[in-house]
Amino acid sequence: MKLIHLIEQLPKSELHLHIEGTLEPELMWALAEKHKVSLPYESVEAIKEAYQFDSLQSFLDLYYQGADVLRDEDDFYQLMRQYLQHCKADNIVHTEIMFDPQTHTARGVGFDIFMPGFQRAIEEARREWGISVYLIMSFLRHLSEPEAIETLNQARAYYPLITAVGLDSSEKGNPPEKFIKVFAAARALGFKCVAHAGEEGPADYIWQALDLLKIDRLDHGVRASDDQALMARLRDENMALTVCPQSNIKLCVFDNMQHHNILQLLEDGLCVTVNSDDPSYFGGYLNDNYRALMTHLGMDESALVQLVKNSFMGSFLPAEEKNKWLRCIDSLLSNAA
Ligand SMILES: Nc1ncnc2[nH]cnc12
Ligand SMILES: [Zn+2]
Repeated sequence: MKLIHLIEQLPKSELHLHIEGTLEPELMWALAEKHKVSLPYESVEAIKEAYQFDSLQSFLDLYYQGADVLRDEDDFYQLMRQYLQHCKADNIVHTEIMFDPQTHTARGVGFDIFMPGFQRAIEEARREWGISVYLIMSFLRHLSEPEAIETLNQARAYYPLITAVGLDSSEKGNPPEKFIKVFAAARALGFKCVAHAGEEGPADYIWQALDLLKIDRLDHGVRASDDQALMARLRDENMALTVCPQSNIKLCVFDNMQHHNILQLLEDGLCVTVNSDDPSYFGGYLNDNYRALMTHLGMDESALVQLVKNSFMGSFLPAEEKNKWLRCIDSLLSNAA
């Protein structure tokens, strides 16, 4: 089978996706009209044209502003429903989705509004399409640790719906060590832990995420290649990295896709995965990211298969589910041969 078809046909898992980053300009526009929110754009086209970034912060400023149109339960339902429709289209059978409670609670939109909206769309996707979904509650690192602790407490009624906690937003100047207590508390409650580190920030932040936050998975982590001792540690621990190629180009982490280090990290033996991060803002959902690696980095079939298998191995699915999908991939490949 041709590589381009294999990308589409393989069952895949996505492990790094911010639900607020799937807000398409059309939905943003419609919700702004619905709630009489004034947007600093004249049209849907103008929103799309504004998506030019030179750093993580230049993106985050627009991303938080865009999220302001999300006001009621049905808005969060629609947001989640649209992303899960993309999952169906891209043959994503399992996804672990981050959400940023503080982006909403700061505006008076509480857990009792967004969680039921997410939950309704998730249940539908499970029933209609058999997609499994885990949720990752992310703390905003530009805010304080007491605010993260308050968020963890506010979420209490929804703990059964949440698998992991995460750490995102402005990385530089907000090191993982700022959040030791809240991650320890989350771990004691039984949550898995992930954190963005080594996206724009230095390799030292990855060490901190491993040693101080005791993460189970690393979001981005591309700066690990600056530090050979760290590379060995990640390899030895079989730590999964959720790399987001198109995001890294849009946010100028690499100058262009030809210079991205994802396939080098894979060749160096790390458990690398491919993800879309904020697809509405970065111009591509999951399969677009795989296609970019094929077109610009010469990804071959064996790299593709390893990346897709890693997406299950690095997930928080139980071992029997992971094995089921790995067998499914092998049988699809042997039938295609
Ligand atoms: N790429 C990214 N890095 C940090 N925080 C984010 N929030 C949404 N996308 C993010
Ligand atoms: Zn991210």
